[in-house]
Amino acid sequence: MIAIGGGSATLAGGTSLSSSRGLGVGIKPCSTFLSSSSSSFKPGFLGFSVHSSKGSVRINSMEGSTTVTVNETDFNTNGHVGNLDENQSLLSSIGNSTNIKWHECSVNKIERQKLLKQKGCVIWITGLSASGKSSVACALSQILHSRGKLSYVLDGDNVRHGLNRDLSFKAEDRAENIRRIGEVAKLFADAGVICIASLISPYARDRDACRALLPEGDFIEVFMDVPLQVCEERDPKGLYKLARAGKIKGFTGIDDPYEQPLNSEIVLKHKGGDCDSPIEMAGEVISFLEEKGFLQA
Ligand SMILES: Nc1ncnc2c1ncn2[C@@H]1O[C@H](COP(=O)(O)OS(=O)(=O)O)[C@@H](OP(=O)(O)O)[C@H]1O
Ligand SMILES: Nc1ncnc2c1ncn2[C@@H]1O[C@H](COP(=O)(O)OP(=O)(O)O)[C@@H](O)[C@H]1O
Repeated sequence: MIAIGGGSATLAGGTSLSSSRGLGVGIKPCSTFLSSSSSSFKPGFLGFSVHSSKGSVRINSMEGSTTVTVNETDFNTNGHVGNLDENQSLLSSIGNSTNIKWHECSVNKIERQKLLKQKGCVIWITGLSASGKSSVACALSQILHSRGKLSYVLDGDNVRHGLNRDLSFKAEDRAENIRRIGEVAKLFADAGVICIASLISPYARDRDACRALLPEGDFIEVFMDVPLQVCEERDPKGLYKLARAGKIKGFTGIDDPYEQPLNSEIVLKHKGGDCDSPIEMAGEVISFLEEKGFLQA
């Protein structure tokens, strides 16, 4: 709850938001951003919540909502609105979570990266079933480990054994599967870990939403560009055979879509005949990481 009186807003801790300092760089003081409906504001207490995303902050109150512009610099490393004094508390409403507050810790991503001598990022491997995602993910993790770099593989199949066991393969469940893995991957990257997410992730929109969770450049999409026919010939789990026989419905590539990425950072293309081994393919990803400086703090 905040107190609104005479055009000023006071947080529960008694901190005024009506000063010229406002909410942070580029954000108008409360008295200004509430002015669109200020004639209807009466002094007294008012339910109040703030929803923030890059580019805007939506202020919800019983009077309705108003939106103010936020600069990139207003967000801290976790993408939350920052620049508040220690004593100020900014409550947010995110989804169904109301009146929540982001807690900053003195040990941050930069400190963790220094400790690990690497930069946290997400390597997102997408492709059809049997295109070689897991093989490349494991090879990559092995090479990084041998070089003293900390990585962690989030494999779609594996995560569905636990966190995502409640999800099926219908479109909305795949979207939720990808969203959750994207959020977990983001936490790993924030921990300074090189997180390798390996899942079909058939829809471009879902992959792009995960990309948007991370700072520019920290989401590296790797497309396993392997023809369906090759994947089907491999068929290590016999799933394509079952799908062709109609015993599995909605199988990616057979009777469910796979939207090929158009702007992946890395494309690992099947060359036919003596194709590259997973280790060789992982080597391409390592070169990219070296070039972009991820293997040093
Ligand atoms: N209907 C259907 N379509 C595709 N794949 C299926 C399906 N049913 C089960 N499987 C098995 O589940 C693995 C894919 O899980 P993912 O979490 O990566 O899929 S998704 O990103 O949510 O689309 C996938 O593993 P990989 O072969 O490693 O890709 C399959 O073994
Ligand atoms: N580069 C490759 N060349 C030949 N076979 C491969 C290659 N990568 C993977 N395989 C084989 O293809 C099958 C599927 O690989 P996998 O990594 O499990 O794919 P996905 O995780 O995409 O389902 C496995 O039998 C694996 O040994």
